[in-house]
Amino acid sequence: MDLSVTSTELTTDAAISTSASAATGASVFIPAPGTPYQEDIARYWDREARPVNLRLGDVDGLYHHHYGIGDIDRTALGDADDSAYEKKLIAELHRLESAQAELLLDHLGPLERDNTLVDAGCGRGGSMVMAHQRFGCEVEGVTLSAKQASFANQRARELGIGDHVHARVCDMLGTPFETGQIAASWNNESSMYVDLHDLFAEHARVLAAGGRYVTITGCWNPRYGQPSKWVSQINAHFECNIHSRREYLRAMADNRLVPQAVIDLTAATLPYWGLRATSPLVTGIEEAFINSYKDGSFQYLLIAADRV
Ligand SMILES: C[S@@+](CC[C@H](N)C(=O)[O-])C[C@H]1O[C@@H](n2cnc3c(N)ncnc32)[C@H](O)[C@@H]1O
Ligand SMILES: CC(C)=CCC/C(C)=C/COP(=O)(O)OP(=O)(O)O
Ligand SMILES: [Mg+2]
Repeated sequence: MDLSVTSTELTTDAAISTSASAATGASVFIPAPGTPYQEDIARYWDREARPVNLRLGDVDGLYHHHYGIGDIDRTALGDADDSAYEKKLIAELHRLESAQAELLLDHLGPLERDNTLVDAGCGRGGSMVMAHQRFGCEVEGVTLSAKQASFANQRARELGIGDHVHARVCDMLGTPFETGQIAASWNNESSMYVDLHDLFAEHARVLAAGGRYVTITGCWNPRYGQPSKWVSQINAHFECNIHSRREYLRAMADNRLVPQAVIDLTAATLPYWGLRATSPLVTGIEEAFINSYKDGSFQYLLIAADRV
């Protein structure tokens, strides 16, 4: 796959990026061809249009491809017999997904307005918009999907922040960003598509010394022994490769990323899954998440690390 010709956004970048982004060095960047696996993943996200993602994003224009945390606000949901219940349910699921992104951002700061941030595996860009709105920083996102990059850039333009929030089609393992120029970077549910040593080597390269890396991810629990049947089902459903908690910590240690916080969000994400399982937007993967979180084979984790 030649990523340089699949993205109109990338072509546009090449023309304007010299003045726009010295930190990214994007003007001369031509991504290497992807692997066959990456072609499959690019196709997957190019075609994705699940109502559980689009209808939630429509609530306030922040489009996420991650899950939610926090307690359900039963008062906001109201009565299940109410004709407005479905709309309220969608708003509540969306609120929990945005709360997840807010927690990730809590661990990125403090940051200065002139900092540049990197969202590795940025999806439709919801977290990037939130990061810019909170910190005022430049936010650079990478995704394998040209559709997602276009969508994210279109949303940023509509919000009037297109000069500050920008997505491109690019492998997160080989980004165009200059070495040591990025103040903070993150993976929000996107690290299960790559080798963790390669991933953290790239984050460690682009991050400034003292910079911050944050991930929220689902990982299998070494205490369970091996990936459970539920974890295998999630892998098959999304064509991904969920890593163990041990692999995360080892690959970080090997790449100058020192954890400052490791937070088990498993209990915090279960209410989201319980509510989603009762909704008309179910996709069929709910049972695997709920059962694997409950049997201890799978964990929802935030890891915040310093680049030392
Ligand atoms: C589940 S979505 C998460 C999107 C986003 N982080 C969010 O929270 O909404 C996974 C994302 O990872 C991206 N991805 C997977 N492998 C990638 C790679 N090698 N390089 C760049 N992006 C990748 C996909 O294109 C997709 O945008
Ligand atoms: C925690 C783990 C293992 C995540 C795997 C990556 C993934 C597909 C996240 C959600 O995307 P989505 O929002 O497009 O999925 P869905 O359609 O199920 O909401
Ligand atoms: Mg979703």
